[in-house]
This record gives sequence, structure tokens and C-alpha cells, in this order.
Amino acid sequence: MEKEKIEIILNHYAGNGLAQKASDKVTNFLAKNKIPYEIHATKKDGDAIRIAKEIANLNLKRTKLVVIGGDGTLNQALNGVKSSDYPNTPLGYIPGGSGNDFCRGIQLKIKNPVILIQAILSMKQPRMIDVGKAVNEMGTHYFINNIGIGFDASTVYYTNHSERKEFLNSLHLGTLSYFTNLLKVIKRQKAFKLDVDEQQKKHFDNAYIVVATNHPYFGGGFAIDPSATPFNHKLNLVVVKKITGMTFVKLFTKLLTNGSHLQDKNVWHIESTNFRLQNHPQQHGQMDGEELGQHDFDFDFSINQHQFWLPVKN
Ligand SMILES: Nc1ncnc2c1ncn2[C@@H]1O[C@H](COP(=O)(O)OP(=O)(O)OP(=O)(O)O)[C@@H](O)[C@H]1O
Repeated sequence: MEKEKIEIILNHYAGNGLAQKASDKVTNFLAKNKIPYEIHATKKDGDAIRIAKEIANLNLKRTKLVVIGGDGTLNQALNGVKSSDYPNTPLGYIPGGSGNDFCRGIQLKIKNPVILIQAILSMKQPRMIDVGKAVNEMGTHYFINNIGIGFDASTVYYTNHSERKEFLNSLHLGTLSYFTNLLKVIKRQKAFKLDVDEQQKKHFDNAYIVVATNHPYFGGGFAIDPSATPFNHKLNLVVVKKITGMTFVKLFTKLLTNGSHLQDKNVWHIESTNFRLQNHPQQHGQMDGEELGQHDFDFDFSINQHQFWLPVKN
């Protein structure tokens, strides 16, 4: 019988070389076992959207589409496929980013790329996993991890624009790079107004950290909402009010140690199938670690699903 072909979308830039290393291991394995494959390398930011859409539009049979990169690359591939004529095209994924929050969130146990590609090859049916959907005037965005407005998005912004990022990434200390920029953001991030429209309306005058999340993690392993799961067909929303000094340090310690920050009086938290968020004045936004720019966002959030070639249980 004709062998299945693997179409690989590779972001060799992700994880400061980790994705390239994972890809080398995978392609060596595929070549040795005479399994046909083709690499589609991203050459610039945003390429994974275009490539995934083009491949999905071919509606290829006996083919698996596999992404090798970080969360940002998987996010782009998901959005590419969802905007194609075959929006249900399943996606395989071999993590090679610096944060890899999605794999943490879905509790993917297999870390070795060769074992993972073997598991992907042996899957007969893809696995349905929740993804978030956010619609605004600019269009529809699907996300695998979270969309953040304010504090965490500013951290993403400063991390991406800091000279230390390259250096720390070269030491594979991406999380540390994110962490050191937290200090800069603590100094600069101001409180902002936020309206949440779920079953009832709720207004905040002093929102600070706002994260709509599909699973617990953001920023390379920080569990912003330990109760979130990507298998319950719900999205979680966490709003932390502006706090300073020792109150902030205490709350952050709770977040890092036992997740009890969710019970803190400065934290508001819901789990829902859909809600609307509007912020004012303009804030930084981030989606799966990718910058969304600075806006007065007005997002309609809902829960969605996608099929993944990923060997996970719930
Ligand atoms: N050839 C390229 N040159 C420069 N940037 C690229 C290239 N290909 C893709 N990119 C961009 O690289 C960025 C980072 O990708 P990605 O998020 O996958 O890796 P990461 O940041 O290392 O991982 P993670 O999000 O898991 O921490 C994305 O914004 C993507 O558009």
C-alpha cells in the first residue's frame, strides 16, 4: 500500500534552533524508513498562515500536515487551515519553541521528536482539542493558548523588543527572558478600564492582567488559571486588578507556588462558552505569544475545536 506522506511546516527560527534540531531528527527518521515527506520552511513572519492554507486547500489524501516550531507557528498554521476551503484539516505538531505552553496545556507526555512522529504516524483518527476563537473588526482569530490584554501582552512586547532576548534564548532561557521583562512591565503598566459581557455585565476601572485562556499556561509555564482545561469546551477568563508592592509580590508567589491566586480578592475568574471584552484606553494585546499591537480591543470570544494529530488523553 502507498505510504502516507508528511507535509512539514518548519519554522527553523523558533526556539532559537530547537525546531531545526527537532526537524533534523524527524526527517532523518522519515528518510531512513522511506516515508515520503516535504519541508515547507517559513521564510518570514506570518508565512505559516499562507503555507498551511495552501496545503489545506489541496485537500491531499494519505497525507498528514505536521508543524514544527513554537506556539506562534502552530497558531499561524491553525489560522491558515481554518481560513482554507477545508477548515477541518487536522494538524500534527512537534514542539520546538522556547515556551511550548500548548504542549504543557494538553499534557503531551512525549518529548522526543522521533517518538512523537512515530506516534503521529500510527494515529488512525485525529484528536479533537479545544481552541479559542476571538472575533473583532479586524477578523477572526483562533488561538491555542490564550489572548492577553495589558500586563502579559506588554511583557511579550518588551521581551520581543529587548536585546537580551536573543542572548537568553541562545542559552535556552526564554522563560527567564520573559521573567526579567516582567520587572520593566511592573514599573510601566497602568490600570485600564475593562467591560466584560457574559451572562451579566461587569465593569472594572482598574484591570491590570486580563487573560482569556484555553488551558492553564502562559509565558512559558506560568499557570495563570490552573483550573482551565482544553477538553471541557469552555474558555476561562482571569482578570487581575491593579495591585502594587507587597500585594503584587504575594499574589505572584501564590501563582508560582500553588495556584491559590484565583481565590484572592484582587482576582476575578470565570469559565464560559462565550463572552465579550472591551478595554479602554489602548493596551498591548498578545495571542499565543504573538503581538497583536496596541488597541482598544473589542473581542467576542467563544470556544471552538480543532482536530490534531497529537497522542493525548484528557
Ligand atoms: N524565517 C523566519 N524568520 C524570522 N521570523 C520567522 C521566520 N519564520 C517564522 N517566523 C516568526 O517566528 C516567530 C516565533 O515563532 P514561534 O512562536 O513558533 O517560536 P518561539 O517564540 O520560539 O516559541 P514559543 O511561542 O513556543 O515560545 C513567529 O512570529 C513567526 O512568524
